[in-house]
Amino acid sequence: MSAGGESRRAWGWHPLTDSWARRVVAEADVGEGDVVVDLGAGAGALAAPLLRAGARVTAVELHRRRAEQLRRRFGDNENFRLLVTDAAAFRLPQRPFRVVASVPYSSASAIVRRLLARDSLLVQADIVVQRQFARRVVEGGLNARGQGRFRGEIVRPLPRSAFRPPPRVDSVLLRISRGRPPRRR
Ligand SMILES: C[S@@+](CC[C@H](N)C(=O)[O-])C[C@H]1O[C@@H](n2cnc3c(N)ncnc32)[C@H](O)[C@@H]1O
Repeated sequence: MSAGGESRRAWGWHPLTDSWARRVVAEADVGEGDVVVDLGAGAGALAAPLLRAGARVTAVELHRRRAEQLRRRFGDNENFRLLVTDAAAFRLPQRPFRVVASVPYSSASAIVRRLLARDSLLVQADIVVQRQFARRVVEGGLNARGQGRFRGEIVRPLPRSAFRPPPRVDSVLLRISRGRPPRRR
């Protein structure tokens, strides 16, 4: 992927509206000091309310111009960190972490695979994904990927108007949570 004049479609540019981003963060119930990764952070729709909630946020964004926007917007906040890299191949945090993200739909499967890796210390992921994908995850895909350590549930549907511009597919908030707390390495 080139990071210059790339098409909107290839990069999945459907940012959440601010009010829906706030709603997703409220639903995820993030606490002060939680380590939260925002995968495909865009212009920071979710990062902003996450920081307001007191989370320590790592934003992962591959698109150079959006990454630069994030750096300008949040670079002064000591709780903010930016990784300009592929969300499906980022280095997992070495401590228990959460994910709150509206991910690029084309990479959702690879991202979930990454989050459920054997060495992952993921505690809970609240991710906005395509409804069809979420169904597959909840109806069995997770057992194979998460080897029984994680369970999935669809928390709520999101209307297409939750995004600007609205996507052509239906979206939901998918929650993947761990049965027992992860053992630290
Ligand atoms: C659906 S938008 C969501 C943006 C933001 N989270 C929001 O809700 O407003 C997906 C974002 O993922 C970014 N993206 C696409 N492919 C990526 C990848 N492989 N790794 C990291 N970011 C990626 C896009 O540039 C875009 O900013």
